[in-house]
Amino acid sequence: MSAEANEKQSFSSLDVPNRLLFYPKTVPNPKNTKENEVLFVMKILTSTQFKELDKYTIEHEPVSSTDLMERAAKAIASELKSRWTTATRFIVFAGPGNNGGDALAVSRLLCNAGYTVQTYLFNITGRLSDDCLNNKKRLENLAGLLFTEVSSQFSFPEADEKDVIVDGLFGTGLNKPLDGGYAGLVKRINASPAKVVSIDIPSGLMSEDNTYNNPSAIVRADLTLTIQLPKLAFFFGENQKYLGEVKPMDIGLSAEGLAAIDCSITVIEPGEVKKILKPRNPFAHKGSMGHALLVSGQYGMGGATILAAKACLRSGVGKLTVHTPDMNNNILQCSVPEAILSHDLSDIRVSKAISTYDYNALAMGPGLGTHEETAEALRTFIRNHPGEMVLDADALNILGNHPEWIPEIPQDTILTPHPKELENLVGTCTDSYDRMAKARELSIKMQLYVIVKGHNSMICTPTGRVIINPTGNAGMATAGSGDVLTGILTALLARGYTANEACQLGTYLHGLAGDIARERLGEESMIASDIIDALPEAFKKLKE
Ligand SMILES: NC(=O)C1=CN([C@@H]2O[C@H](COP(=O)(O)OP(=O)(O)OC[C@H]3O[C@@H](n4cnc5c(N)ncnc54)[C@H](OP(=O)(O)O)[C@@H]3O)[C@@H](O)[C@H]2O)[C@H](O)CC1
Ligand SMILES: [K+]
Repeated sequence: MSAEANEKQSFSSLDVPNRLLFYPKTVPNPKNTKENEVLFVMKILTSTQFKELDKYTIEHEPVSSTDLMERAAKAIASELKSRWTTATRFIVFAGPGNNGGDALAVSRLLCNAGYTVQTYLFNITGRLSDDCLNNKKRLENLAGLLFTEVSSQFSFPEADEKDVIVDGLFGTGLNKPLDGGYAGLVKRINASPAKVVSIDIPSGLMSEDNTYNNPSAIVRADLTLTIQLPKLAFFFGENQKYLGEVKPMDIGLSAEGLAAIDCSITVIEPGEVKKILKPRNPFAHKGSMGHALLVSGQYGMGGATILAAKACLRSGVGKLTVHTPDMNNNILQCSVPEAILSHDLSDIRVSKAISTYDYNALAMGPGLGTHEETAEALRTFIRNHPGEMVLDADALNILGNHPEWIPEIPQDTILTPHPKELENLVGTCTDSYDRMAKARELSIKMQLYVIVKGHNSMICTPTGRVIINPTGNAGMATAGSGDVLTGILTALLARGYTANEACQLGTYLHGLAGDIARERLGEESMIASDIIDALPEAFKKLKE
């Protein structure tokens, strides 16, 4: 094999981008306008919604379901051909449904293109979907194809690292964890030295909820060629090991049909978030750009206050007052001279609430501590401030200790828990899906915004929507990163953005600044202050 071919083959984990590729770049659909493309990257569909969109496309384009499958197969085969030369042997495993139908059509296209293809169709129950059956028929008499239909006995083919396994066993139609022979087959696939490419979704992985799945019965792909849009499960950290590189295949599902689907889960799209950012009025003065109040810091935690305060000021707030224990005076005056200080009566902790009447937004939590005196002060603040509010870190831990106070939180308040803080509020969570479900329930019940922080932070809104943030990176998993987000959100609320706008814009900017910091310094060395330093560029980038 030529050196070039070898290069095509080696997409080690190092080549795997740690962000999902949302834009179907290599297989452009001529029908897609720019506008459609924006729509295509925003919505996360459930399996049922995929079926609806499939049906809508078939009826309205119109196109036969076999031709739609052919379109999917062509996109997949062309991606495979671009990565591997005809010297490669493909071993294709096809299941009984349409995922299997895709795999059989891919087998045919690869075989016609001169590849060596060895295909196994698993027809254990004797029932194949119509399009799977159609494609099985189209394989008959195909010269050069090694085809086996498995009904009971099967021996796993010899495979080496030069071979490519195409996993078309199950896609979005999987309705329970794989077991028996299928679980055994998955184990063999995962133990094989061959590269593994999954069609649509690694077989065994549910599109959404994998809480009760069996990890050993899920294919671990090197590359997932997903039909049209990434599935919800792709956004969860614990599923990354199954996915490998993810590349969406544009098969031209109806943009109109997609627009009509009411989708409760979406991904923030740069073009959309840009629209939220309001131009600064040329006649603005500090009094018109909002006055924020940050209640923060106990003895030994002044740094959190500094980070939140700086991020708030770097996010365009007119004025910022920091209510903090007296002992924070010198350090804050020196490190954030732009902030006005309000001294608590206590030297070491926030002990009493002050009037919040003059402030457009209130933030509480960073470095606050959970002392009972502070907890009582927090409760008074919450009761007396009916308006815009951000609760983070220890404010959330206090609420976890006093769940009976949660109903007193004003509607539309933004809570920004990391997974542990969320668990203090909603109980133990088994995985990301469970976290999302429980945070969503809390948002609806208490009419709050809950931002579950992490890789792909999730914004849960009072109406039950979940908005996934695509920016950010593992370098942001560092102390103080959350304090920065609190500062950004508080500034945006004080400036007059709604809680919904602030959540989307703030989370996106926070991640974008993190991505800029990573570019400058690398994931390992970047710290929270670097995210603040990158905020001006993040704002500029968003305005471009
Ligand atoms: N999205 C689109 O518009 C397109 C998608 N395509 C491809 O189609 C699949 C989805 O196809 P579907 O037929 O709905 O489902 P699957 O192929 O994933 O699987 C259905 C069969 O699997 C059986 N099943 C389900 N779970 C199990 C299990 N745990 N063990 C064994 N068998 C299981 C199921 O049998 P039931 O009797 O339980 O119903 C079905 O036989 C999508 O992923 C894409 O790849 C189109 O090709 C293009 C358009
Ligand atoms: K699959």
